[in-house]
Amino acid sequence: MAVYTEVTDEALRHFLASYALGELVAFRGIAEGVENSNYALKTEAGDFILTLYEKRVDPAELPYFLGLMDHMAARGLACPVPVKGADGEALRSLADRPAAICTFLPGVWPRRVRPEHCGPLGTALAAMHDAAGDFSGSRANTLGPSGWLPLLNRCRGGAMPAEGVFEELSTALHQVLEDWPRVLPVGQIHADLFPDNVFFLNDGKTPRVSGIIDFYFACTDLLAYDIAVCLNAWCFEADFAFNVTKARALLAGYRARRVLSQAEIEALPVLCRGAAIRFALTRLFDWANTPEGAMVTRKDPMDYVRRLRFHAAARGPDAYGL
Ligand SMILES: Nc1ncnc2c1ncn2[C@@H]1O[C@H](COP(=O)(O)OP(=O)(O)O)[C@@H](O)[C@H]1O
Ligand SMILES: N[C@@H](CCOP(=O)(O)O)C(=O)O
Repeated sequence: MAVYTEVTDEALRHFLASYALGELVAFRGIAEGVENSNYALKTEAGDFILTLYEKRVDPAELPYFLGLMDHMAARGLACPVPVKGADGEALRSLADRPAAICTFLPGVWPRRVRPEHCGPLGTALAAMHDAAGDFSGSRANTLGPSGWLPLLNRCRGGAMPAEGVFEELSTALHQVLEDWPRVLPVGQIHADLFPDNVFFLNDGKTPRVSGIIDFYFACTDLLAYDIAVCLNAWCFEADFAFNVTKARALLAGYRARRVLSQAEIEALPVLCRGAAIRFALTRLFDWANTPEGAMVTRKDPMDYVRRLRFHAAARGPDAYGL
């Protein structure tokens, strides 16, 4: 459930007066998502998404996120476009929260990932890296390697989903930090490109990507780290077996659009270990810190600890089908 902040009809009509979107036709809260409050909005001008940014988003970073989407959309990427009001501003305030309206993207995210999704996903990721290539903004990855040890330490002594998890993550993390690559191509990355953030249209033989959403973890970091996030989120089965067919398709799709350097290829195993640790850690933190009765369903950190075990056993990039 992700409607943390209720918006009254009256407040919304007043808010919409700043835009040239015509009259409000309908609006409803969207149950999916975890970070922000999202509403589907219909006005005389069409369909939109209204987002109210909640406590985990730093308002000072919103111009980066909105600017990045604007920039990539102008270069042909299918991502939400922030809608500007009559004053030229996309970011304003509603119900005491920073708020913005973005264009609505068609399609549905895959509830069950098939290998046929993974090729188009890889190509869309490379297209995103390309479209953001000349973006002038930058944002440090607060959930990147330098943030992992402090986050692990904040989990110390908290509720754990299984015995020995803290120690396992701690050992793996120290090794990852030692092995982390220093010089690889850097750019704007999505950093959370999970299946629920990629929409597909299934109108032909193969699914095609109709949109990428949720850029609120986007940051400036290693491009290949984004691939590692996708290998984690898209290429494991429900029993945590790694599906190398999906990985091969993802990597081939990516390489059809952007050249992966040898150094990036060689770094994939450590980048995958790092990405698995990153999601295990945020989930572990939420595991211990989500209050009883909260409207959000906690995600299981063990899903990513199990992925980490696969990556730790990988001998090299050929484990990923290369
Ligand atoms: N531009 C968009 N077009 C269509 N649907 C969207 C759009 N943005 C968000 N949504 C819908 O809202 C849901 C939650 O959005 P998301 O950005 O993932 O939220 P959160 O940041 O809170 O996790 C998505 O699963 C999707 O159903
Ligand atoms: N993808 C993360 C959680 C972030 O959720 P999102 O709805 O903002 O994509 C995870 O699975 O741990």
